[in-house]
Amino acid sequence: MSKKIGVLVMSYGTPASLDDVEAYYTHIRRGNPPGAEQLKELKDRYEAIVGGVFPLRENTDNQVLGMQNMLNEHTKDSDLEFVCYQGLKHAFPFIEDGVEKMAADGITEAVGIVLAPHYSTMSVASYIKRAKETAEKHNLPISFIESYHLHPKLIETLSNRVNAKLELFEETGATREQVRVLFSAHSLPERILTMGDPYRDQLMETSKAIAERANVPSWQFTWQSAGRTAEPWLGPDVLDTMQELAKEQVKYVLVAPIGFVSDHLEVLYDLDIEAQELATEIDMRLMRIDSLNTDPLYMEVLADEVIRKYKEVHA
Ligand SMILES: CC1=C(CCC(=O)O)c2cc3nc(cc4[nH]c(cc5[nH]c(cc1n2)c(C)c5CCC(=O)O)c(CCC(=O)O)c4C)C(CCC(=O)O)=C3C
Ligand SMILES: [Fe+2]
Repeated sequence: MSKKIGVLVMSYGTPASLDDVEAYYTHIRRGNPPGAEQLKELKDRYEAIVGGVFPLRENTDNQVLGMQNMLNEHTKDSDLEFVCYQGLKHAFPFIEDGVEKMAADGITEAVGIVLAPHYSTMSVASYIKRAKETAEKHNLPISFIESYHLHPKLIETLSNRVNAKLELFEETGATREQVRVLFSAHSLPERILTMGDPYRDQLMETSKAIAERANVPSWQFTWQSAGRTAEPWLGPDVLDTMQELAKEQVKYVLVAPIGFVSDHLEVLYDLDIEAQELATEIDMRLMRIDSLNTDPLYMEVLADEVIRKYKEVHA
């Protein structure tokens, strides 16, 4: 008999349909329904990227499946079997649902991981807190991977993606030196910096590692997708950075959203629509690296991390 280990795979969550955007947004806003205008604005952004069908959740479903297959590939000669459960921060199945399902299925040991490589008190820490609290109620031992932003296979696959697009620029007549690579990630409120949060440092480390490995001559880091709240969020925003680069006569820009692992709103709207529109306006050629989605190397990163954590607990 093999031993079943539960793997709680957590992510931000995306609505299940356009009709679901209101409930989703209300959850993000801690139960306060958005105003009609705010709701319309978010719905319009989703509508612009999905065009009626709503495929975004499939990205996460496929990642979870791919990761489970990779895990069991790695452990096929052992007496371990990994079973993955989804737990989302703002959508069904919620983090609590995932943990409860594990307990109901008779799982007696679990590992948790987030589909985001960088640790922050406002993202990963809050996912872990909710999972831990629910697991405690069920007496289910669970350990967590906090970050994996320098995993060699993560750096390898992101570097490959940067290189592929730099080569595409070269094919269209630009030199590598003329292309500015912009590493980007989801902005967070500025106050994380006074909280000793490692988020920004980890993002800089990932950026540096990719730039070195992919031999990127010219790069910088920028934020994107800041929330629409009154408090200040980390900047500069990618749109402002593009305007600055236009002033410096930079004509070719490659954006590498390294804080995201899948195609969703921040990539398909904020970069592919909003930033592309600005690029057209200011006569800049903008490309972005492909998202990881079910990239086998990314699946290996996730599987490696889970197995490593399991071994660490049993050492
Ligand atoms: C750090 C971070 C990540 C990356 C790490 C991780 O993945 O965890 C991330 C990912 C995502 N954020 C997403 C969507 C949204 N985030 C919002 C708002 C917020 N994000 C925040 C942080 C993050 N968010 C924060 C501090 C807020 C303010 C409210 C709050 O404290 O939560 C809002 C509200 C409206 C708006 O402000 O635009 C939306 C719609 C989607 C799914 C998109 C899709 O469905 O395709 C994904 C993957
Ligand atoms: Fe977000």
